[in-house]
Amino acid sequence: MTVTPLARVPSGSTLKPVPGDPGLPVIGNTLKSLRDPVGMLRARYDSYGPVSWTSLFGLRIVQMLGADANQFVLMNKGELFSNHGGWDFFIGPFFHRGIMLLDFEEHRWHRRIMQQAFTRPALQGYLQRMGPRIADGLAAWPAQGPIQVLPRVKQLTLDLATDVFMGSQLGPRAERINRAFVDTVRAGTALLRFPVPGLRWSRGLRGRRVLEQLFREEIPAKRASRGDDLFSALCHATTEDGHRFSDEDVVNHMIFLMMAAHDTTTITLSNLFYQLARNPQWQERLRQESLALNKEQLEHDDLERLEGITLAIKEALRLCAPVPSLPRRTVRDVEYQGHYIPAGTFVTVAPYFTHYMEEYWPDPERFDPERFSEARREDKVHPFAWVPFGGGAHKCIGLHFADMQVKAILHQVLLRWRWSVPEGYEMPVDTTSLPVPKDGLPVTLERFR
Ligand code: HEM
Repeated sequence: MTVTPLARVPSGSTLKPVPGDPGLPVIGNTLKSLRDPVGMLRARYDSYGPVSWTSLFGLRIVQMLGADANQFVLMNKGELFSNHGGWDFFIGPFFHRGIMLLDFEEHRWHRRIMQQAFTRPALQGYLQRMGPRIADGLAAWPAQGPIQVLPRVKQLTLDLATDVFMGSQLGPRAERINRAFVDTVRAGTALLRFPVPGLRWSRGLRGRRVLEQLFREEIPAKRASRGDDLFSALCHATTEDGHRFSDEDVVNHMIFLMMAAHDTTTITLSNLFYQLARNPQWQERLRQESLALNKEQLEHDDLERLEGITLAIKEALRLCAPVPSLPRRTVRDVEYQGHYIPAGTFVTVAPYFTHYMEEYWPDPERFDPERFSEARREDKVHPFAWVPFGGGAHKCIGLHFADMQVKAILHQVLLRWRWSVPEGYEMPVDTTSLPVPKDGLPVTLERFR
């Protein structure tokens, strides 16, 4: 492999160019990175160190690896990196003007308004709505026998999202809307990035149109009355200085929020099912904790009491970061660890990879929730070693919502079933978009009450 500098360093500068290589002609390292992102990044880290470039999706991308790089990029001192410039290439046509794709002052303006939908009282209201819906959803699961976790959990989180976010049941529209969400998310990693009927990109665009229509039709009713769902909250959210969202803003934010909430929690729950099936002693520990609460539906104050679940969720998020990599684009020339990265360059930081770095995590492949316990706190090794929710100005606004939803579902599942996978089963992960079990995660349920 010939090492090629990313760009010529300005004359007189003492900086070094970013080393790297383009990979294969035309496709670069795209397929390698989709098939085995951690393995590919490990190989590059070993060859080039924390900063290198390669060709992915037809772009030259600088991969900035490790906790220091996460901190540097995510904290974004001096506004060197644009979120819009990074994400727009991947998901812009499907999620344009979503808050994650806005930058700097405009982003802060939108975030201040959106924050009104995530206050503690708002979260308490969402949790109250969720409890009975979870019970309804789980009532449709078989008492025992085999199930595929991924489609079941996806259905449940989508039903919850439509109820808690939209304040309505989708009824017969559910299938079409679910398809639209799946298509918009998968389109982001399409290899052919223009509309060819039947392929990912064009299905994503069609999905976007379906969602726009769905939300647009509902806005007048939401503006006219005040419900306790998130859609209503966005329609009525007003900052102290009187700023509010336009109808277009509400549509864009709803589409982005539904996607951001639904897929990420589905992935987290699937991984918890998997890890708890392989580690039955942990499953039992969490069940005892849930039984001790002596109630089916969680209230907000219960969330902190579920210590074991809290540890297990953190560990599941470490082992499988639902958003594996965060793209940005430099808005001016950047200097990092003596390297020169010119303005206009795509860069990524990679939570998925950081979470497996032996430099931070002893025995990183092992499911070991106690590593987050007060006695050990391995995550304290670096403030940006554990970054499933990102960091800085764009840090996940829904992290408490996610924690609440995952706990509320897992708690009710633990109260009803034990579940298992065959001895030696290892879940194959499809990493061609957000990471999901390739086989849907087959487990066997056993109802015990
Ligand atoms: C386990 C579940 C979740 C994970 C792992 C997760 C992860 C992330 C990450 C890594 C980012 C930062 C992206 C970046 O910096 O480029 C992010 C942003 C965001 N997340 Fe989440 N998320 C989760 C759940 C949720 C939920 C439940 C919601 C909404 C209810 C949500 C809403 C958002 C929003 C709106 C942003 C953009 C924030 C901004 O740009 O200011 N997320 N999320």
